[in-house]
Amino acid sequence: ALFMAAVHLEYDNQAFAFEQRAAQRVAAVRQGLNDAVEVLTAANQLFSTVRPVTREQFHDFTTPLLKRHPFIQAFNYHRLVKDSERARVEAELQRVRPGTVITEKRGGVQRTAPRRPEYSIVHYLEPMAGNEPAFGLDAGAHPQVREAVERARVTGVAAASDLVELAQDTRRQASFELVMPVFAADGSLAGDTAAIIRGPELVRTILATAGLLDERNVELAVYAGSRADPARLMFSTAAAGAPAPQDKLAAWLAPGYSTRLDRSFIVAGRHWLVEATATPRPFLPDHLGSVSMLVGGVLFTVLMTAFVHLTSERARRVQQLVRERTADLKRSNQRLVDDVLARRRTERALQQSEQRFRQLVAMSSDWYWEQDAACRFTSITGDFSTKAGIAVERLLGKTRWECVPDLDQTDEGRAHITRVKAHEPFQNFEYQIRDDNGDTRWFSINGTPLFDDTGAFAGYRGTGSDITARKLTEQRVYHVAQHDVLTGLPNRSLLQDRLGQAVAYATRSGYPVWVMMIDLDRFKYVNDSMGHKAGDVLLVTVAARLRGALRDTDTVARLSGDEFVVILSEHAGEPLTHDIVQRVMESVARPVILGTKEFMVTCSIGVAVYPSEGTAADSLIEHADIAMYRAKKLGRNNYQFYTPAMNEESLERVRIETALRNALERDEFVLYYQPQVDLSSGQIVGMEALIRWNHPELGMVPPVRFVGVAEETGLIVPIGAWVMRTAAAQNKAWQDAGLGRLRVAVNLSARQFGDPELIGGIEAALADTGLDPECLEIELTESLFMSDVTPAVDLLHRMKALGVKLSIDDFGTGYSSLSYLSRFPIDVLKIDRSFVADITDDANDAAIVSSIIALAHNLKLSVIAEGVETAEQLHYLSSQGCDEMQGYFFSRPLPAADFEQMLREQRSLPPVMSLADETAFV
Ligand SMILES: Nc1nc2c(ncn2[C@@H]2O[C@@H]3COP(=O)(O)O[C@H]4[C@@H](O)[C@H](n5cnc6c(=O)[nH]c(N)nc65)O[C@@H]4COP(=O)(O)O[C@H]3[C@H]2O)c(=O)[nH]1
Repeated sequence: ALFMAAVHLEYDNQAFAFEQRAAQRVAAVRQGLNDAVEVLTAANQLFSTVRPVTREQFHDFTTPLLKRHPFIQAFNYHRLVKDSERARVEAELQRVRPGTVITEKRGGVQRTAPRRPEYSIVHYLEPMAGNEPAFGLDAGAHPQVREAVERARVTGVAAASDLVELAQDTRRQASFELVMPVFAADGSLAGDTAAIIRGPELVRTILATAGLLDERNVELAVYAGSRADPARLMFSTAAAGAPAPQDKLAAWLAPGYSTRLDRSFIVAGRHWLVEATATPRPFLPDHLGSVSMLVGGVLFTVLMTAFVHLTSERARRVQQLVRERTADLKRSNQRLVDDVLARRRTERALQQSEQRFRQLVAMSSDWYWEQDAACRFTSITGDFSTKAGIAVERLLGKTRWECVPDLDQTDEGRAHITRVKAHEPFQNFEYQIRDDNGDTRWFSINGTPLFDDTGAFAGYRGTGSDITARKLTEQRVYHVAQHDVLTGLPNRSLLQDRLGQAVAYATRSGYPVWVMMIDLDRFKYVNDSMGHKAGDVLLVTVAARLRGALRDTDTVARLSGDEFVVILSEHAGEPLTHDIVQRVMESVARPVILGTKEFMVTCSIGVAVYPSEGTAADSLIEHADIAMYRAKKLGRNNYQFYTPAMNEESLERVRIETALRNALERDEFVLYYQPQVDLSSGQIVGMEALIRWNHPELGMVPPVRFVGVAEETGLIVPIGAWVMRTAAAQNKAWQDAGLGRLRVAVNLSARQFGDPELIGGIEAALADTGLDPECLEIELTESLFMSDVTPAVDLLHRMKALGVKLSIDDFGTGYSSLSYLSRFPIDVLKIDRSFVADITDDANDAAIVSSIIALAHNLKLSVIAEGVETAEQLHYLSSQGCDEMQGYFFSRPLPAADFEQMLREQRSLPPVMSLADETAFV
């Protein structure tokens, strides 16, 4: 639209310019014509002012005019000549120019004018040169001239003729004449003045003068008439007259644009038509602006389009990008939201965790510490001061080993420091430190090294806790674990440690080590008779005495019950001598007050020496034990040094044990029977079945050599069952043989007592043999009841329920508590032969025996004394009301056949009172 508007504007401008130019040309042409009229008028004025005007005057007057107006071909004075004057006039003309006649030109041919009444001849002609043919020409013969003259005569002003063919023209030229009448003094028409004007010349001159001739933009055509009659075309530039073919583009762009201008005007009483036609011009130069605008616009549009396209493309891409980004953002946002939620959850969890942590810290006994790269404390939190009793400031800025200077005095401390300096984690490192009150505390710490992003060591972080209480407890527990609760002496465990140390020392130093096994003689009796507490007091007393009798460096340990072990190490200048052992024995043997009574307790000691022949370090205690047994065997209250020979005995134990395993199968056991005699009647009322082992190599082995081993190995259970069954069967056989309703006593070992098959076994033995249960007596030892009494009571009742009799064997040597007797379904008490042996020499033993008898009777129990060897013993027992006796005095244990023989002989004990002087029945 802008382009169109610009084009139109340009066309308007061009039209305007064209019109201006055209108007200029029209005006110029008009002016030229007017000028010509003026010139003619001036020449005509000459005739009205000068009468007559001579040829010379005419010449003089017109010559300058001709010079000034070159388009005037000639100035004529047309004189009206009557035919009558023709000859004279012609003569006059011939004077001017010989041969001149009045002529006329018709059809291009000039000839002498025919006679006619009046002629209007060219009388004066300026300039002559070049116009000679016109001289004497009858202008009146030209109708155009005639018409103009007539008009001029009427109007009184100059009139222009139509185009005329001039006489002087050899070829037709568009010339016309301007005529103006000349009146004679009388007012009659004398002729006219005429300016012969060459139309093209006129227009060209005018345009040239106005500087419009060379302009090519406008084509001009000037017609001597009001219409564009080619016959009247007076002047034309090349294309003038032919309408310029309108540019199609121009026509399309500016349909109203005119390239032609016609102007007609009247000069000299004649219509003149000037046609101006714009020269077809190339479109571009005139429309540079619009074209530039168009091109610019197009370019701009293209660019804008491109720009818009790019922009929109970019916008589209941006939009796409935005969409993608938005989607990304949404996803990111979602992730962010998720992250935020997760983070919130984490934060919440962290807060909770931190809260828990704080609560735990508050509740925990731990504190938390941190150290810098130099392992100096930078912070200790968690109420350290309260928990540890140490002001934090005391530790801050120091290393742990600066806080605990003697940390490197222990192997653990040195290892810890090395570990820390190697930046290694550590756990449960325990060390001692003095608190602000100077008390020793135990800390346990855990630590982990810290490393920064570059991997450089940055310090430590860890926890700590006060484990003083635990340490004290541990020490107590350790002490308890290593010591005997009752006496406070080292126990077996610590003994082993000390022994190891002593042996190591002995090996190192070359000095010997003595191991003493100390066993209290008859402790069991004290315990049984005086009760546990008394026994404990005795043990504590003995322990203290042992300790007092030895050096601090010696170890005194309690092994079990009344067994003590002493480790003596020899040192330079302090040789170990037998005096030490003697001293120990004497210290133990000092009287002890238990309750209100004074006791004498002796001990038996076995000593093993290291290093010595046949004594390995790990068998020192065993050897001391063997030696101690030897001492005991040798009558107690003495000591024995271990010799390899003693070991032979224990080796024999091993041999026995091996052989014992097959003895039952090989039927190597036999029962001996020792009679039990009623003291009031002297009759044999029963017998004790005593086992013997008829070993093919060892011969008849007494129970003392193998029962213990059988008990230790558990072989006593099948052996005991065999004894019971054999004894029951034997008794039944004797009864069936009419040898009396005897009672057979069978020993029951502790191991059998714990046998779940026991009751069933007794029942089966009775059932199988058919023996009346009342004729079976089961001998129990007090040791059976030493531990838990309740199950024993239960078992005794079940045994009792079978109908058998129960007796307590070796009464007085064992547990010594009489209180249980009332709870047990016991029938018989057997006084141990150790009491009986001294009954006549030892007032104590006599008292004990009499007490036992009295007690038993109080409990409605019968009493049997065993080991009765002398009449005195029997007498005393009898005097004390003892019910029965058993012993060598009456009979040794006998093989069944011998015993049967004795029964058949009906041997009996003479009345007690008469026995005073009797010798034994041996
Ligand atoms: N010095 C002396 N000794 C006398 C006298 N009268 C009897 N004796 C011995 O005293 C022991 C009595 O048996 P015990 O106290 O039950 O002591 C028994 C008993 O505890 C155990 N024993 C024997 N046979 C068996 C058995 O079949 N089973 C169980 N478990 N143990 C048995 O072996 C122990 C020893 O038995 P034995 O050697 O037969 O020794 C018997 C017997 O020979 C005497 O006047 N003077």
